[in-house]
Amino acid sequence: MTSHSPSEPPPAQEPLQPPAGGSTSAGRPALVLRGLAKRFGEKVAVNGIDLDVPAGSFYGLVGPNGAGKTTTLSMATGLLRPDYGQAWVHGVDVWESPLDAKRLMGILPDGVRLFDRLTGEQLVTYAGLLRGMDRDEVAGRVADLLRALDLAQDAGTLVVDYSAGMTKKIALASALVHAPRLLVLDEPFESVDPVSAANIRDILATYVASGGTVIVSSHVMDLVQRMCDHVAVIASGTVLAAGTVDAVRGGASLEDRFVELVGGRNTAEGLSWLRTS
Ligand SMILES: Nc1ncnc2c1ncn2[C@@H]1O[C@H](COP(=O)(O)OP(=O)(O)OP(=O)(O)O)[C@@H](O)[C@H]1O
Repeated sequence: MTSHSPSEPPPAQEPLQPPAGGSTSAGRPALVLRGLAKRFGEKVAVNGIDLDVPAGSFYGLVGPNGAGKTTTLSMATGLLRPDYGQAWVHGVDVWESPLDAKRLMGILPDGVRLFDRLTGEQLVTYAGLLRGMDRDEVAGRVADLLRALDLAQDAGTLVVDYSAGMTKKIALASALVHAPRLLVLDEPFESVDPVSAANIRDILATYVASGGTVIVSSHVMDLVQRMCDHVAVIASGTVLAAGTVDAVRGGASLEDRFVELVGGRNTAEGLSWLRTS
């Protein structure tokens, strides 16, 4: 973990070397972040983050509101250029070789802006074709994904008319259609009903069991504790703890450990005007 004073940007760095592991991507971590930093005006959103996500892991990213999770994931996936630091996906430098890196990834960004004048079926088909897939193969996978995510009846509905949860699911289908090696999902369960959430968890667990890697940000500690094998706790743009879920929680629940690490519990004092009796 690297940290810097929130008032100062981290020092300029020499380009870092990709992590060791031979010339092929075999055996390399799925994602490596070194010294990632981003500032918006005076606000330091991410303050020098190092992270190693093992290939084949189900990795949770947790932190309070405004901790820097979305900014970190955006920089890690080629959506937002870092001020400092580097990111490698299976050994490919995300900012030096963005097309190669993006080929390896499926991304569900936060606050997805989709081509919502397409139907759900058209949108996922478009995502597959954009990845260079064969039209027949795309058609088969789109049908499979819509069925698995309980969207088959709404395949012909415009995405603009989807509910928030349906929109999340169709964006997830678009991230999955090319069977990437690494899935980066920002809040995939937000607004999603419990049955769909269970279906998504099954899909992701099967994907990880077959060698894929998932990184998921979430505020639901119980879900992360049950679903993930690794976790990183981020606050104020730095990593407070990272490792296996069992090592990070150290015998406590992840939720208790999170509160202990992050702090910030407030009492209702000062809100006496809210009492109704
Ligand atoms: N485009 C932007 N312009 C200005 N400030 C930004 C921008 N994006 C993020 N920030 C700020 O950077 C900090 C980190 O935001 P970020 O969205 O990464 O946090 P987060 O951990 O994903 O939060 P949440 O859990 O609430 O989604 C916040 O203080 C936020 O206000």
